[in-house]
Amino acid sequence: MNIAVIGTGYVGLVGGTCFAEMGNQVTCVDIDVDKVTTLQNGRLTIYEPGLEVFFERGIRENRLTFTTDLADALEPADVVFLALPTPPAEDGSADLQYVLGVADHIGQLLAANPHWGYKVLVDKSTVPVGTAARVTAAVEAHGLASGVHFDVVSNPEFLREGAAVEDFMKPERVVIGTSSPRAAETMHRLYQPFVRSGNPIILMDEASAEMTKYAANALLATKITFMNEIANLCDRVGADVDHVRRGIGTDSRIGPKFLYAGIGFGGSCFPKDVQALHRTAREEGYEFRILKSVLDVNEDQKKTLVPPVLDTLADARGRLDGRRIAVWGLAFKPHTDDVREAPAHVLIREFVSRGAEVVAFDPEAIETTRATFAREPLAGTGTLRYAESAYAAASGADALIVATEWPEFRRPDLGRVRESMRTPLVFDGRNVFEPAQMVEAGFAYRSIGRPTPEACTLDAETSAPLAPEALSSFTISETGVLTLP
Ligand SMILES: NC(=O)c1ccc[n+]([C@@H]2O[C@H](COP(=O)([O-])OP(=O)(O)OC[C@H]3O[C@@H](n4cnc5c(N)ncnc54)[C@H](O)[C@@H]3O)[C@@H](O)[C@H]2O)c1
Ligand SMILES: O=c1ccn([C@@H]2O[C@H](COP(=O)(O)OP(=O)(O)O[C@H]3O[C@H](CO)[C@@H](O)[C@H](O)[C@H]3O)[C@@H](O)[C@H]2O)c(=O)[nH]1
Repeated sequence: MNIAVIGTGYVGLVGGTCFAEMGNQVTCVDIDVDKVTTLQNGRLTIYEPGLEVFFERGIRENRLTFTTDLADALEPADVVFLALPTPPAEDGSADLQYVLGVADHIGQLLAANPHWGYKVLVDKSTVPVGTAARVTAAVEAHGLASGVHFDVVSNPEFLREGAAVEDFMKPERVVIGTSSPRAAETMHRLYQPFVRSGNPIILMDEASAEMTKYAANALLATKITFMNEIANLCDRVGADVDHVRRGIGTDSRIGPKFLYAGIGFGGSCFPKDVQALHRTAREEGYEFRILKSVLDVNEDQKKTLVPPVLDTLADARGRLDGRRIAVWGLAFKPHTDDVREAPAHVLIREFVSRGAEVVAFDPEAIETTRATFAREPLAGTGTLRYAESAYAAASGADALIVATEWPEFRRPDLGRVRESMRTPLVFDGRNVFEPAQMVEAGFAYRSIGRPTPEACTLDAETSAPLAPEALSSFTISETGVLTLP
């Protein structure tokens, strides 16, 4: 099949590359000239595991091309994917300017070229209920000549960043929203090779498909948030959220996934999609109360490590001047360079505003972080610099924060980390370490929703870990605040 993908970001580039890998002829379109030039030169613009091999093969075998010219891609296409941004507008609703702008342009081109034949236009972006109808109206507004046939389909995307290629190549399900049998048949043919393992292609109307995407993300965000609140309570009552997770995750009605407590969800999807669904409900006169709570709790959760850090390191005015804080992890999750809504950034802003010297390391997301803070500068008297390795970031630090659970952070040489730190204080926002192991290794340790056993204390003079026989219990107050003696 001949496919055009409009918008060559995380979804468009992964989707286009994977469609090409499956033998389709794909043209990816973007208005960002630098991005298109980079891709035309055979270089990827995002980091996504497994993408490079398919990308290089697609280009080498001439099944994958890139252009800034929409007409070039549209003319031969049987199926046209709109993989455009839908960022939050000021009121939280999804901003449809990119989607409707491109629909309008497609309408112009189809009206001027009725001989281009039947097209299936696919909303791949996450868009509110009613958008398929609005895209149809935007295309038809150009008074299409008779003989121009098109259908608009809602085909939401469920891929996760960091596992995007795997998710796209073997989706657990494909949702197709259309009332046109002809479009349904085309979409079915296109996706059949991706669901050979027997996973379903689920056909429904456009509105239900649009709602399915928001419902999925909102439920997942709610599940995480629920566990974060359970963790916050575990901290207060002395229970261990990891045990609770295993205890409930084995109930098949609950399932083991998405039950990991931490410093909140980030990314380009959950925050904006929960907000947009909340907004849609409000526009319909319905107050979707759970969603409001999810958003509020998540904002607080991103800062859950701030009070314990301040309690241990700040002066009486809450200042962190002269303190060095290492941050491991900048991406909103592992295996991606995406830093949109990353909890690490919230913490960095907070520490820098209080005068700290922050030293950060991430295996993939330093450049994207640099770009973000260049666009939206940090405020305050502190500083941020980037280290070349996790060890270099920790060296000389008064505290280490783990903000993203990259595999390489899970099994470092703990002795080396401890020796190099000024004070061996670890705040683990993703529960990557075993509390007992950290204590044994001589760290003062705090994680999310898990009690720290026999905690380590520091020698007031030298800041060195005390000998095991001198260890006295490290104080964690009722509110979960950790204090050095
Ligand atoms: N990122 C994800 O994991 C993910 C997963 C599922 C669904 N989605 C949804 O998919 C959509 C796209 O998300 P993304 O993360 O790929 O966005 P992105 O910001 O990474 O990419 C969007 C691309 O569209 C391009 N663009 C903007 N206007 C254009 C125009 N007029 N013509 C051509 N190109 C244009 C931009 O230059 C950019 O390259 C959003 O609605 C998002 O909610 C994202
Ligand atoms: O148990 C968990 C699972 C995830 N997270 C956090 O949740 C966020 C989102 O993670 P994930 O869902 O894995 O990544 P995304 O790439 O944002 O993917 C989500 O958003 C995409 C865009 O809509 C959808 O396509 C995916 O199905 C949906 O999982 C990240 O900050 C994670 O750290 C947790 O805190 N605990």
